[in-house]
Amino acid sequence: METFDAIIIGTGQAGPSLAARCASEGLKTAVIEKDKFGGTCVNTGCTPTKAMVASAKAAHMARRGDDFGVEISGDIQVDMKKVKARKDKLVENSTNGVENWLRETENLTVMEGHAKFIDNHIVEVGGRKLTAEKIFINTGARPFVPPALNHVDYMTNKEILDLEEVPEHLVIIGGSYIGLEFGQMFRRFGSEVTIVEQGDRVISRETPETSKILQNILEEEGINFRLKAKCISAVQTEDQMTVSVDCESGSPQISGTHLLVATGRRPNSDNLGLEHTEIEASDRGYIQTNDYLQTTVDGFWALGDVNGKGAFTHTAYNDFEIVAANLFDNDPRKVSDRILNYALYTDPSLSHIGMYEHEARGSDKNILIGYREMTRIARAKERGETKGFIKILVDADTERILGATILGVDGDEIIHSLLDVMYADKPYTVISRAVHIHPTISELIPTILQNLEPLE
Ligand SMILES: Cc1cc2nc3c(=O)[nH]c(=O)nc-3n(C[C@H](O)[C@H](O)[C@H](O)COP(=O)(O)OP(=O)(O)OC[C@H]3O[C@@H](n4cnc5c(N)ncnc54)[C@H](O)[C@@H]3O)c2cc1C
Ligand SMILES: NC(=O)c1ccc[n+]([C@@H]2O[C@H](COP(=O)([O-])OP(=O)(O)OC[C@H]3O[C@@H](n4cnc5c(N)ncnc54)[C@H](O)[C@@H]3O)[C@@H](O)[C@H]2O)c1
Repeated sequence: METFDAIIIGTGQAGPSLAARCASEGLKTAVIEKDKFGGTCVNTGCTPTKAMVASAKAAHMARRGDDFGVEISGDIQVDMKKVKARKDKLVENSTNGVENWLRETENLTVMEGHAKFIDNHIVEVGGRKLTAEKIFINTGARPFVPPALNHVDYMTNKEILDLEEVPEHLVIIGGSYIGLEFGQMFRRFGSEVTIVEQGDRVISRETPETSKILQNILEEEGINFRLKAKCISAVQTEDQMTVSVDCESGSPQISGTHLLVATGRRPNSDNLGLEHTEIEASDRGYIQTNDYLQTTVDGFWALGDVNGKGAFTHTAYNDFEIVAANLFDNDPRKVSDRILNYALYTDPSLSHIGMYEHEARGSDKNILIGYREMTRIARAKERGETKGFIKILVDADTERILGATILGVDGDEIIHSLLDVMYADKPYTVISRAVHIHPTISELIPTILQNLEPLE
């Protein structure tokens, strides 16, 4: 038995920083990774997808050259091998960066292999048995694939990243984050794209109006949507994938050349040997934690996607900050201090913070709303990118910003000015009286806040 002070399982978005912090605090620390260092975000999530989104945007803008007076002769073609090589380089740099950082950290032992609990405080990895007083679980999540698709050659977010040719017709099951980002990307690379979604709208977390506007933007680029269509089975021939859907209208069968499954993710807790511990997980496998990310057993924490308290890189990293602040800084940070925030990287991006309009309508608060179409923002017009809107919700009584949605160019950056006022817990007048730089999209944020109206 090897004894450590701290063991970290998984090197996603929380594990590496926590491992380095534990080691620097003088704890004899071990960190274990079964696959590539850096986890989902670095290897099969944010980094590769946003690299490919950038390639897709370049193709799109090249096709739009004429709108800007730029002449490009001939068809715009995408070389997937080069797109992949660019993406692979970025991923390689990031994953190597994480691995080198960990291996060079003093007081930290890096182990490769699948970690499993064999007893409450005993972890087994590659035949080695380890124990520690503090054990941190950062094992992330993996794609959930409906069992009906098990016998066909589908891709998930992992396999699609290795394509070296542009699919002729990409059928995507799931019209949410992964489905929409890859859908627009491959449409811009030149594929025909059909997105099949069981719900009655895409990205169902949003207010219905937002889902509709985004769907329209994507349809204008030629993406086909099949809503209220639940994929129930699939068959494969040599060059064709056909999925069957349970639907009220339209064909019950959809055929394409490639199939991407983007039907959600499941936590990596089922292969951890949790049954040998008293750590509790929900029916869906999320490890139960309190506001400080402590599990139901003393000395165990769960961070990142595996705890179900967030499903983003920034929430996983914030989990590290919370655990480290409580353990080492006597600073009682907690999950409930966090304001909901995320961006969907379609183009334009869809960013959201705090409360949604449909939630505001259902609340007993006195709500003010500010709204502006991107067509009425000078910088967006100058850039030729006028799709979308900015929407801000304010509590009329407390003057606090409750939430905001920006579907529009650079919204994922701009929204932080509103988010920071929310974190500062200051009234919206702080920003409505601010002078912003011209010409920017952000300069309209004060204007929108000067023109709030009651939410009807
Ligand atoms: C296609 C895609 C795009 C995304 N884009 C974004 C985005 O733009 N912005 C954003 O905020 N989020 C995005 N996400 C979500 C983001 O990637 C995750 O929320 C984030 O990576 C979660 O980090 P984590 O620390 O929980 O775990 P992960 O990053 O999943 O890492 C967990 C690690 O634990 C390892 N592991 C698991 N079990 C064991 C075991 N038993 N023993 C040893 N090691 C183990 C795994 O191999 C993995 O390396 C995206 C996700 C996907 C799939
Ligand atoms: N920009 C980002 O931050 C970003 C990007 C990609 C992924 N992610 C993360 O990855 C996670 C997973 O994303 P996702 O899009 O796979 O999952 P999701 O859970 O957000 O959406 C899955 C979608 O698939 C649909 N669906 C499920 N089964 C179906 C079936 N049989 N037929 C038709 N439709 C079906 C659901 O109705 C839902 O709309 C998200 O939670 C997100 O946090 C984030």
